[in-house]
Amino acid sequence: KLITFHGDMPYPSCEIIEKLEALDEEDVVGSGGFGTVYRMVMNDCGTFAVKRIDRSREGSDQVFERELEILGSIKHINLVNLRGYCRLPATKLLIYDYLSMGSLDDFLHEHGEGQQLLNWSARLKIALGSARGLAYLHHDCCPKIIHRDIKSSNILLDENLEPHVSDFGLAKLLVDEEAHVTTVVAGTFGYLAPEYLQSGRATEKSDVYSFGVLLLELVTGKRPTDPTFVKRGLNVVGWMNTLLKENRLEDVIDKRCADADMETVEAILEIAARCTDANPDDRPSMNQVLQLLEQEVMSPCPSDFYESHSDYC
Ligand SMILES: Nc1ncnc2c1ncn2[C@@H]1O[C@H](COP(=O)(O)OP(=O)(O)OP(=O)(O)O)[C@@H](O)[C@H]1O
Repeated sequence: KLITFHGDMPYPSCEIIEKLEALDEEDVVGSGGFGTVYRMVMNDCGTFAVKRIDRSREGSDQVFERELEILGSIKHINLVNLRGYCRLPATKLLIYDYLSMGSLDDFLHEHGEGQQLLNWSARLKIALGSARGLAYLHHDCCPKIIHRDIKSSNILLDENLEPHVSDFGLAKLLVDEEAHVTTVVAGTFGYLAPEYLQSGRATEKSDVYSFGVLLLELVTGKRPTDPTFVKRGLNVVGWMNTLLKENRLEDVIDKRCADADMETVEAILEIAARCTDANPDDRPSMNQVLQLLEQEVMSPCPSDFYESHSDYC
């Protein structure tokens, strides 16, 4: 079978194949470690993201398809929905729901004209939703899924700024363990837990570390490879600790977050510090992280949060 779908796909296969075949340079929305992502618009304007896998692990198509079956069966509001996949002789295409606002990385770091800024309440909503998606992968999926590559370009946003974690399960599926160590070190340095860097072995706790780095990115607005601290031989965790020791909380917070209140900022920094503990055993589980975020961040004023989250400009 050329195309396989998980659940409902309200388009005939012939229309999908026609659209897939017509994809070209103009439709490219981005590219990453595994291949190129295209925007595919159907006749009724329904839109999907198609990831063309350029690199893939040697292995049987059967194993690949079985794993994709599992990934496609995982449905959660905070995870990017894999609709189906298409196997062609030279390439594999994964079909995902299209997230119209692009990635968190773009929002935080691309300052192009018309780029909206994310205020503090929007960032809290993104932290919380991303934690929900990840906790679901760790604790509610069977077999559990370790993401392995949590970073801001893998958090995609919809028009309500609800976050959807993308690329889960792909690192394991597409890259063999040995090659993966070099890939991740080259590709996403800054998010990786020290023990993962050393051993190349990903665990739930290495995901928790990366999530902690993501929280710091939301607070500071800086990439984990920002020259401010890399030049001084520090990573984002070390840099933040230095500033906090000097009581310079205001230098930690992204200046673009005028609505940030110290209480929630401190609570988020505390959670991030626990997630990025050097000892993986001392890091909380994703379910605990989620609980902490819900209790400490949401409880002071949950109604305000919900009312204000949409005015992020
Ligand atoms: N479902 C989607 N909807 C909308 N845009 C998407 C979707 N998936 C990916 N993109 C866009 O394509 C870009 C590239 O995605 P891709 O997952 O290939 O690479 P990456 O996440 O940047 O890097 P890596 O492959 O190392 O994880 C993303 O940054 C995003 O802007």
